[in-house]
Amino acid sequence: MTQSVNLTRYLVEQEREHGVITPQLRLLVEVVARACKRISIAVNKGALGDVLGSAGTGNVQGEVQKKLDVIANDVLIHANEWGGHLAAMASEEMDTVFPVSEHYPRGEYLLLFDPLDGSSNIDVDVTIGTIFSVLQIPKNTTDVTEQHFLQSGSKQVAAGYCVYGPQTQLVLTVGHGVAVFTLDREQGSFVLTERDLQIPPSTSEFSINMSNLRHWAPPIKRYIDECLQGKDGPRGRDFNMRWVGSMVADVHRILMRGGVFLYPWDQREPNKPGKLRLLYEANPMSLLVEQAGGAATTGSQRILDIVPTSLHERCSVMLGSREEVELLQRYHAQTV
Ligand SMILES: O=P(O)(O)OC[C@H]1O[C@](O)(COP(=O)(O)O)[C@@H](O)[C@@H]1O
Ligand SMILES: [Mg+2]
Ligand SMILES: [Mg+2]
Repeated sequence: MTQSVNLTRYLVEQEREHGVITPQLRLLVEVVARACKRISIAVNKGALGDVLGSAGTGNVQGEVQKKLDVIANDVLIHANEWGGHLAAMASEEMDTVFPVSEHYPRGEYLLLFDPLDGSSNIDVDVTIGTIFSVLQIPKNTTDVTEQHFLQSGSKQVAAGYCVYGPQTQLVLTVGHGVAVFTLDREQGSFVLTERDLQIPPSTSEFSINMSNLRHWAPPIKRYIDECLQGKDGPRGRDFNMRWVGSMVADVHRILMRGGVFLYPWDQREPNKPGKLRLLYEANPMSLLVEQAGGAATTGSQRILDIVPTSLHERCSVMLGSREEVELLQRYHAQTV
């Protein structure tokens, strides 16, 4: 199914139908999409473009940066630092916020991103992606600080990701459902291929890194154990498992055919609430999942309600098909 509606036309339609998009926000989303196209080209070149392997540097989270982490970050920064629609940016790969230069006109939006999600899969040619989130601040705010970014996920005015797999797809919400665009490489444009994505409410497929089993909290152990018992256990049906190891690919599968994704708190780092980052991983994915009729929780709280206290804050993540997420919430409620 390919309708000839491109990203710009879709955004103009959303502007007309719902009035939720300003021309600046439309431009911003278009610039992010253009940057993703460039990243997609770099990803496709692989060894021929000298983009594989380690950059020899580390980020604020103490992770080794891959060359593509740095390249994707630079592409997003350079594409967005001019144009008048942004006030500042924040990224997994940058310690602090990046205010748009005072030499350029400043806008009222904040852009947050995980430039390259699934870094451990880059060198093995497995699906990776870019995740982004857009927040708003009052017009003409001077001295944008980290504090301006510390808004709950429910305040996002747009969120999405671009997945670099067998196809390059852009999945976007501007607050009225979720749309999927596929990159037409001949035309060089993102073409709308699914208008109102819906996650099936029930599923028999879960997604978790099973190697962490011994570190999980009791509600997660119980949930997964019951799934593994299949037809013979309390769930009364068999479950399948998938774990790509790129959140963007695992969540994409769940948006396309249902499922539940879990990266919960575990005992390896007991003082951290989880592995995944709230502002540029959990929040944009949670908004997409909710807009597609699914749910997203930490186990005890709706992710989109968390009020962040720092830029690189982490959180526990359980999201996807509504019935499974609700069951996980019930199991967590029973242990408190
Ligand atoms: O290797 P693990 O512990 O299973 O973690 C996998 C998770 O880590 C991540 O790769 C973290 O993202 P980055 O690659 O952006 O750091 C997620 O995409 C993925 O779900
Ligand atoms: Mg990531
Ligand atoms: Mg990353």
